[in-house]
Amino acid sequence: MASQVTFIGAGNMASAIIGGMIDSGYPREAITATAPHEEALTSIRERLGIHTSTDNATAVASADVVVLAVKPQIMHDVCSAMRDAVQARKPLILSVAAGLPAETLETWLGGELAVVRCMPNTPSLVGAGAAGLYANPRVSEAQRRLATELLEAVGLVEWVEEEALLEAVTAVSGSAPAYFFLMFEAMEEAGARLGLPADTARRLAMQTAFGAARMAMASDKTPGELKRNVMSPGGTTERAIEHLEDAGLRDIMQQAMTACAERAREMAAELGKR
Ligand SMILES: NC(=O)C1=CN([C@@H]2O[C@H](COP(=O)(O)OP(=O)(O)OC[C@H]3O[C@@H](n4cnc5c(N)ncnc54)[C@H](O)[C@@H]3O)[C@@H](O)[C@H]2O)C=CC1
Ligand SMILES: O=C(O)[C@@H]1CCC=N1
Repeated sequence: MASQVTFIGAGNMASAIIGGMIDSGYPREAITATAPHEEALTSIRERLGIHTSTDNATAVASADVVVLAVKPQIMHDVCSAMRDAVQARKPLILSVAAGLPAETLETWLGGELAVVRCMPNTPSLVGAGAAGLYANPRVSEAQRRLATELLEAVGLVEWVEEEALLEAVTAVSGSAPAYFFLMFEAMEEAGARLGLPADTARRLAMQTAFGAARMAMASDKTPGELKRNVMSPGGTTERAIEHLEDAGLRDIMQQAMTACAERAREMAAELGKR
């Protein structure tokens, strides 16, 4: 029988994961999502055919997995209020909240719990997410497999063996969709200055990014080799790449991603203080 999975929170991240689970054949009757008010649940219940509840404690009473999918800032209060119900059942806790350490969540929920912490990203909404996962020492092999199954329903899963590495995952994939969206904005503006209608430039840029990612994922060649294959000697790409390298693109990425990981560390310290 499928494990009973209760999502605390029914927003963007929860709906993305639930949608992916259902698409990949997970039984809807084994899924429950909660929110404080019925209005936030009507749409997800009608659209996805899952159980819903406005009572977190009752919803975790029969859960094998509790997915924490509320905003980090309210997590302390949400965990405190369902602590007794969680302790009575001891389900696997799977948190998608940015910044909150596994040990903090475990403490807020009363201690001695198997906790998987996940750093997902928004392309999960279209089944193309990339998530880093960390398991605390209480997580069993079967629970690891279950967490992998739930997150693989919306994309790629990579386990890290040290929790601090989730800060690097935040820099490489959690925050990274925004880097590419920035690149699309810049390419659209540049294409428009070169005379293309802006929406044409946008479509071409996005399709090119999609094609480059698909090609790189399907190829045995490294990104460097694929890049050189586009660069005809003395040609147009070589000129563009020279500009990007001379302008310090690699150094800029290094600095931006270091800043991102540092902010993830700061947030963990701030949010874990309660
Ligand atoms: N959206 C993103 O890009 C990413 C989000 N995350 C994490 O996912 C988590 C959820 O984020 P989103 O889904 O974007 O937020 P959201 O605002 O879309 O969803 C939050 C949900 O929590 C519900 N909620 C509020 N109080 C509640 C309570 N007391 N009990 C039960 N449910 C309650 C709300 O009704 C809403 O359904 C956050 O912790 C965030 O850090 C992580 C990585 C990326
Ligand atoms: O920007 C943030 O803090 C969150 C974490 C990863 C994506 N969004």
